[in-house]
Amino acid sequence: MVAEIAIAPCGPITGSIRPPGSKSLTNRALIIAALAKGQSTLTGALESEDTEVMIDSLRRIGVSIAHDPANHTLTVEGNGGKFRGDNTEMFIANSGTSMRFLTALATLGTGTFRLDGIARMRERPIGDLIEALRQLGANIRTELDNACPPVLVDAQGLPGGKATIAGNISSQYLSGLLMAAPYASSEVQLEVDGELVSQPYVRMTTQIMRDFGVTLQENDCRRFVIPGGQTYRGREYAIEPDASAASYFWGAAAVSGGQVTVEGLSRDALQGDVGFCEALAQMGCQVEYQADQITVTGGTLRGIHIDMGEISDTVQTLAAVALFADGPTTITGVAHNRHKETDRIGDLACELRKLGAAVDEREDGMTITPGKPQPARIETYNDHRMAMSLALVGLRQEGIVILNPGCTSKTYPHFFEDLAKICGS
Ligand SMILES: O=C(O)C1=C[C@@H](OP(=O)(O)O)[C@@H](O)[C@H](O)C1
Ligand SMILES: C=C(OP(=O)(O)O)C(=O)O
Repeated sequence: MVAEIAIAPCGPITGSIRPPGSKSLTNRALIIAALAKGQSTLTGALESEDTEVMIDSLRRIGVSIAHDPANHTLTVEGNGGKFRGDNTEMFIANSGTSMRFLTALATLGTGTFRLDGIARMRERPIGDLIEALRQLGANIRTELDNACPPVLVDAQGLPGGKATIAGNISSQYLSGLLMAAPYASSEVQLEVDGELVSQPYVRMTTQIMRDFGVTLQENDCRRFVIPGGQTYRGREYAIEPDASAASYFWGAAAVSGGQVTVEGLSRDALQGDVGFCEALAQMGCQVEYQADQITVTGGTLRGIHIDMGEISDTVQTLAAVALFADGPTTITGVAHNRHKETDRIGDLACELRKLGAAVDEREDGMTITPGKPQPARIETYNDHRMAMSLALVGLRQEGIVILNPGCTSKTYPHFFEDLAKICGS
C-alpha cells in the first residue's frame, strides 16, 4: 500500500454501494460455527485483517474452515467445542472482537493457549473479562499481570456458575462470555455491574446465538441465564453488510451534499450502527429507509448534541460531517473510545484541530466548533476509522492527505477504491 493518499474534492456524490460484510457478525458467526455441531456456510462474510486473525486462530485449535473469496463464503466444520491446546499461540493483531471472543472460547477447551497481538493490543484492557471467567471456574491470567494481553489459558472445560461483569470499558467481554456460556458444564448466570456501553452489540450476540439454536433468558441487557451443556447447530447464515463501514458513504452524501444509497441494510438491521443515519437526520439530512436499503440525502448541516454511547464506531464519521455544520456539535457518552485502536477522543481532537475546528475535549467526548476548513496531512494512528472518516473532509476541502491509508485493511481493505468509485473518479 502507498504511504499516503491525496483525496480529490468532488461535487455532490450520487450513487449506491454495498459495503463488505459486517466484521462483528462475521467474527461472531465464526466463533459460533466453530463450536457448533455440523457444518455452517457463512455467506457475505468480511475478508479483512480482523477476520483473518480469527480464522487463523480457529484453525490453530483444530477447526477446519474453507474460504471461497470470490463468493465471500466461509464453510466451517464445527468441532462441538472439543479444542485441544498445547501452548497453542493465537496472534490476534489488533482485533478486539477476536481477542475477547477467543479468550472466552479457549476456556472451553483442554490444554494451554496463549493469545497475543500487536503493541496497541497489549494496551487494550481485558482484566474484567479475565475476572469474570475466573468466577466461572477458568484458570486464566494475563502474562504480564497488567490486565492486558498476552492472555494465558490453562483449560479443562468451563465449570459455569455465577459471574458479574463490568460493562463500562467494552461490551465485547459480555459478548464473549455469552457465546461461550452454552458450552459450560452447568448453568451460567451473568450480571452486568454498572454501566453497559455499546448495548446493540450485546443484542446482536444474543440474537445470533438463538439463530444457531441455543436458548437463554435475558433481562433488559442486565442479567442473563444460559443453561449449560447446550450445542449450537451448524446452518447457512447470511451476513449483513457492515453498518460502520456504511457510515462513510452516508457521511459522504452529507459532506458533499449528494445522495448515497447503501444496499443490504435496513432500519431493522442487527447492527446498531444503522442508528448513525438518525444522527445525520438530526443534522439536517434526509433519510429514506426501505426493506433492503437506506438512502441519505445531504442538506444544510446544523450542529447537534448527541450521546453516541451505542454507536461509538461512528463518532469519527460524525466528527468529519460536523466540520461542515453551521454550529457546534457536542458528542457525549463515549469514554470507552479511548481504549480502541487508538485514543479516539484525544487523537481525533488533534486531527480535527488541524482541519480548522476548535475542539473542547472532555473525558467522555468533545465539542467540535467548525472553523474555516484547512488543508492538512492527517495522521491515522494505525486506526482504520481515522483514515476512512477524515478522508470525507477531502471530498469538500482541497489539500487533504491521509497518511498510512493501508491501515483500513483491519476492516475494509478496498475502502479507498470504493470511495473513488462512488465519487466517479
Ligand atoms: O462486539 C462487537 O462486535 C464490537 C463492539 C464495539 O466495541 P466495544 O464494546 O468495546 O465498544 C465496537 O466498537 C467494535 O468495533 C465491535
Ligand atoms: C473498535 C473497533 O474494533 P475492535 O474493538 O474489534 O478491535 C473498530 O472496528 O472500530
